[in-house]
Amino acid sequence: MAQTTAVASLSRRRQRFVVLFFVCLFTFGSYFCFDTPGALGSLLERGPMKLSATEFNLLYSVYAWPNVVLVFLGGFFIDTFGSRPCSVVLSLITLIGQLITTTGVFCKSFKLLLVGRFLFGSGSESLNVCQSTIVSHWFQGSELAMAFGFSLTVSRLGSIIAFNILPSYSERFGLSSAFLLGGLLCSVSFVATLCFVYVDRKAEEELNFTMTQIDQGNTSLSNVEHKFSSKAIFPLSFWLGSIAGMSVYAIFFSFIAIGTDLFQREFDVAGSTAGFLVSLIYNVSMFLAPVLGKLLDLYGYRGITIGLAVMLTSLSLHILSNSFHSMNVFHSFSRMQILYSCSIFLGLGLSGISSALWPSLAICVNPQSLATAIGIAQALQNLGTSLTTFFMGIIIDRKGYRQSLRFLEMIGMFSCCVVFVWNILDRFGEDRINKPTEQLEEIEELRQPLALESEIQLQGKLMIVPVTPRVVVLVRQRLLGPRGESGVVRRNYYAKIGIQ
Ligand SMILES: N[C@@H](Cc1c[nH]cn1)C(=O)NCC(=O)O
Repeated sequence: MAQTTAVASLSRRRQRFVVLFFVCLFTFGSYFCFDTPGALGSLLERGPMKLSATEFNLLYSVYAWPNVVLVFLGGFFIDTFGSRPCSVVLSLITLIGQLITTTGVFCKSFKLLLVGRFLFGSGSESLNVCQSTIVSHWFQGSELAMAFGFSLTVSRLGSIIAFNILPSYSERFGLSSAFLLGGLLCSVSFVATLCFVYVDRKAEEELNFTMTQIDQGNTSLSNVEHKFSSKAIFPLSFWLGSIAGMSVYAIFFSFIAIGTDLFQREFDVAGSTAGFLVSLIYNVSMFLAPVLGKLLDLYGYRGITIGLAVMLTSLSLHILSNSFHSMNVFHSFSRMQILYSCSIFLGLGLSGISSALWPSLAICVNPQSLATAIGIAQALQNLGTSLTTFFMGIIIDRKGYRQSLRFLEMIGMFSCCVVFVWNILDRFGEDRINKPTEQLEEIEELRQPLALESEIQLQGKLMIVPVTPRVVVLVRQRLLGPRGESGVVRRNYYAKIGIQ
């Protein structure tokens, strides 16, 4: 019996990483497609489509607009119906949206292009929420930030491939083939969602069997489903984090959208080098995200990391906006040195933000309404991105690139203030965002004396090992040593058996 349980716990760990593999692929295709216009930049503006800066930026705005509402609904649906059916439906919407976008390019119809981007964005952003929710549920209490880091790495790979191969690919095979390639990668992501559904269902079936044996039927999954949608009150800390995310991501996505063109026009950089400079931001972030994630799990300092990242981002924009043709403020450096340094700084900034923000938000809220919370954060992020890209297009057409960078700098300063207030309020309030994951678990356990007692009464000397929020395995403590893995997951278990 002892051996069987040890083997079961090992296979759960393996299962977690198999799930992570497929879940990472969810957004591989959509990140490629999201960045396709940015990677093609001048080819869309000067090629057969002949888009103005306003029209070009509109491709990003229409991606983000519907999500101000839809992504919030998406989060709610995921909490209510579960991530399995939602991931499949959302992945399919993303794929169809990309195929319509491709048709728009093929027929040179800007309207169809917009309709496609709209539909693509509607699926893709909620798919992001679904991905974050699944990662949080499977990894909360153990390697959360690291798991987030891996999912970002694979997503970033999609963007990097877009920036590095699309300009030459589309010159060779045409613009519509470039968009069609995106459709192909979205199909890979769709297959990954089907594989996830299979693995997750299998895990749940195995668990049901284990739980029925141990709990003798006191573990109805429908209990948990019901509670998922019933707690949706979020603390101030969550809102501040979401506002910080909204403003700072708006800077990145707007800059990345115009980056290739900006470097070509204002810094006289060749097309392929310009694409490489922009993708450097993603490259840095791709390699750093899992490492930073591991460090954040171990040492905490998430809020401080976000603060430093926002400052670095604002500084890079300031340097860039003061390094245009005529400017000689940083004359001791060559133009290329400045551009490479700024791209690397922006990459470091993006790494800090994406690795620390999502786990911080997950820590701030009740796991039972996690998808709704991530949905709200993503909705705000889309609001920020849609407004910023829209105004950037207008500013570029009327006043030029330098003013548009100054506009982003102002948003950077606003973000610094929000992150500062967030850190201060958290420090004197719940004091969670800068704590290592292990200490968070201890705090959780201290807050649950009643539940702990109930556990002892119910289970004798049992501990709980996380698998998914709805999938919790009970393992005899003596097999795994004296430390429980997670207070948060413990709480999920109590929710499951009806103890609050
Ligand atoms: N909502 C996404 C935005 C996105 C970027 N590329 C494709 N979608 C998001 O929040 N991403 C998080 C990140 O750090 O990129």
